[in-house]
Amino acid sequence: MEENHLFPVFFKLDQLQVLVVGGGNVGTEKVNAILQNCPAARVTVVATWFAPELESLTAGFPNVTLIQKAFSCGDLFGKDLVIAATADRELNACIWEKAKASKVLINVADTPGLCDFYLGSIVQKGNLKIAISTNGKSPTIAKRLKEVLNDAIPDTLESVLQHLQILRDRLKGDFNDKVKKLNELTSVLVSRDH
Ligand SMILES: C[C@@]1(CC(=O)O)C2=NC(=C\c3[nH]c(c(CCC(=O)O)c3CC(=O)O)Cc3[nH]c(c(CC(=O)O)c3CCC(=O)O)/C=C3\N/C(=C\2)[C@@H](CCC(=O)O)[C@]3(C)CC(=O)O)/[C@H]1CCC(=O)O
Ligand SMILES: NC(=O)c1ccc[n+]([C@@H]2O[C@H](COP(=O)([O-])OP(=O)(O)OC[C@H]3O[C@@H](n4cnc5c(N)ncnc54)[C@H](O)[C@@H]3O)[C@@H](O)[C@H]2O)c1
Repeated sequence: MEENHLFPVFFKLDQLQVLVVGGGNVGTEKVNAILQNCPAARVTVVATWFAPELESLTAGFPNVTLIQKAFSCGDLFGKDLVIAATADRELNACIWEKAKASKVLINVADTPGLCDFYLGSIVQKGNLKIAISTNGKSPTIAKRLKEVLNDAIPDTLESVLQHLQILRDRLKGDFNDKVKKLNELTSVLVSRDH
């Protein structure tokens, strides 16, 4: 069976600088995905025009800056991640080249081969977050699985997480004892006889 070799990580986008080039449908979707996950994300969007939906979406976010101009190399300065979301493949490839030269990680929305990272479909329940990827095979299946997991995971899990954090903070002392205790306490989650 084919395997997915992507390595998932969870970025703290309030501590990083994100550049999105393109403010049309896809630029709007990507900025929306970022803000849904991290309302304090530091995002700059550079585009020759902006979809009205993007303007209204970002209106209440002082951490998001929209700059109406054509992309230029200098836009990459100080950025950690870039999403190229223009409808111009040649321009997207040119942004990719500049990003690689500047060692900035890049996602080119229309070209999986030029992506250093993919955006995932995200299940969110309080402190819990699950990222889903189909290895680029079918984002729609990723979206559907998100809906399935969202329904399957009980909202009460949040209070379990809160309690576990209190216990975890209380279980000071020997590290191995702490790990053993936490694993005992949570074994009910994987036991088949309840
Ligand atoms: C998960 C999600 C996250 C997000 O974007 O936030 C996401 N795409 C979503 C939706 C979606 N995107 C597209 C459709 C239309 C149906 C279709 O075309 O299949 C739908 C479905 C819909 O909207 O219903 C079109 C599309 N997408 C890509 C291409 C290029 C290509 O494949 O060549 C094209 C064709 C463009 C064209 O033809 O013009 C590529 C990528 N899309 C990815 C992520 C990455 C792989 C994720 C994975 O590993 O599964 C990857 C590789 C790169 C990236 O974008 O990061 C988000 C679900 C959000 C949610 O959960 O609600
Ligand atoms: N990965 C995904 O999830 C996904 C989904 C659908 C489409 N796509 C692809 O993403 C691309 C973008 O599609 P769209 O519907 O958002 O296009 P669009 O026409 O709605 O928007 C294009 C944006 O690019 C900007 N732009 C164009 N030239 C520019 C320049 N020189 N400098 C700065 N900005 C510039 C425009 O101002 C506009 O904001 C397409 O190639 C499409 O195939 C990807």
